[in-house]
Amino acid sequence: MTHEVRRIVPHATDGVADADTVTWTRAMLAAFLRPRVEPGDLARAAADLVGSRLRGVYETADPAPVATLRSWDSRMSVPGGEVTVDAVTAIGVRATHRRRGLLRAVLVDDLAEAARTGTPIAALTSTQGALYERFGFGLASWNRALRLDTRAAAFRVPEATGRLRTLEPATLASAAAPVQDRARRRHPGSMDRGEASWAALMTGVNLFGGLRPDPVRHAVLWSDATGRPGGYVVYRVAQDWAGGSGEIAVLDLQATTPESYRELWRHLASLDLVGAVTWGDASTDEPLPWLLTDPRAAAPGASREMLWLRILDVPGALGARRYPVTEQIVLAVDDPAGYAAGTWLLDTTDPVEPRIVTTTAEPDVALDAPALGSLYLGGVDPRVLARAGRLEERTPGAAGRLARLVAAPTVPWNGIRF
Ligand SMILES: CC(=O)SCCNC(=O)CCNC(=O)[C@H](O)C(C)(C)COP(=O)(O)OP(=O)(O)OC[C@H]1O[C@@H](n2cnc3c(N)ncnc32)[C@H](O)[C@@H]1OP(=O)(O)O
Repeated sequence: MTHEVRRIVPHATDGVADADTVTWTRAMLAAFLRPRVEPGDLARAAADLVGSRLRGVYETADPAPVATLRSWDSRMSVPGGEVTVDAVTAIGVRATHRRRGLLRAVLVDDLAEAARTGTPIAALTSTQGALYERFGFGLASWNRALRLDTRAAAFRVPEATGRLRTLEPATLASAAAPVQDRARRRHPGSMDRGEASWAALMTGVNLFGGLRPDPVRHAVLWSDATGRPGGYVVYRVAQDWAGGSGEIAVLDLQATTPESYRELWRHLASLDLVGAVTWGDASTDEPLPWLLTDPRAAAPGASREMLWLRILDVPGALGARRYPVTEQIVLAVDDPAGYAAGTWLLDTTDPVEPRIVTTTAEPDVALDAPALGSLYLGGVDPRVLARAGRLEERTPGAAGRLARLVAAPTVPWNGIRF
């Protein structure tokens, strides 16, 4: 059977997606074992895909794809700035067609287009850990679960400051998006949220969730004494208080200042009828325990991998971020796909415009494309990669020099699964 990768540009009329997009969406959901959805609902929900790039692998006789991939351009914060990334998701292969190279076909096609159009990095989150390194992706950030025992939580600053206001689904995006845009600059790896993602955050309606509304979601905006919004939190009632003590699950919490962060947590800790607040996608360095008289009231849980990054254009990617020290270091990058391959001088003598050029000089460090993706946001120490044999120090001490160079002001964090 012959296969062909085809691209679909989704469009919608009166809120209903075109037939190709609906067929693509049905195939994608089946590959992820999602519940079947009523056709009218599916056609309306698929309209959210407008603006995305959809790819399908088609067998010539069948209108439904046997493999799917969705991507779009997203803005991702990096130390000292931000960069456009090719955000990749919804890679699914029909259960009857696995292990025949269809994931490879559809992803290779997407990466080639991203590189051709000058997008320097591709980013994804993965259902499985062993899939994407072979395509040049390196693990670059982790999230960590957090659980606050609200009955044990007393704040070191006892008095609340600022003002809280509840947000309705209709007002969430307009009130919270400017806050998220400022807050995400504080964390490398943090990504912007599209219109559909804001709506799904508040209603719970999303393709993967079977389009069922979640009526127990709430949102609160915090503003400072001057009325300037500084942070918001969206949460759901994970366990009703009828069981004795309720539990709240944070879905998103973004704060632009230490004060807004503290006051949002104070709000969560003060909710009546609630014994615990959990957050599955907190960062690995939440300040919460330091706000409390008893830090044990905030217990960290398991961490799990989040962002995988694939560098497609070395000068474009490394040139988009800033570096904390002046350095000149030569990196030999091995990349069988070719995108990042070469020997590169990274020269940060000019702190505003780092220079990244190919060179014939002897490398200080040799690494592969996934390792470069892992180092990019500053969340992985090159010395650890050297100890794992994943990075070779050709000049003594070079891994340490590289560690100081790629260090970021805060650990990478992206709270938005995609
Ligand atoms: C970014 C995201 O969307 S993550 C979501 C991934 N999708 C899912 O989990 C949905 C359910 N699973 C599936 O749809 C499929 O099994 C997929 C997408 C994971 C794999 O699709 P396939 O078409 O079978 O993969 P394909 O045959 O192209 O394999 C490509 C390579 O990955 C390897 N591979 C495929 N699946 C796995 C796996 N589960 N574990 C380890 N390696 C794997 C193959 O061996 C092959 O390696 P090679 O090229 O080095 O020899």
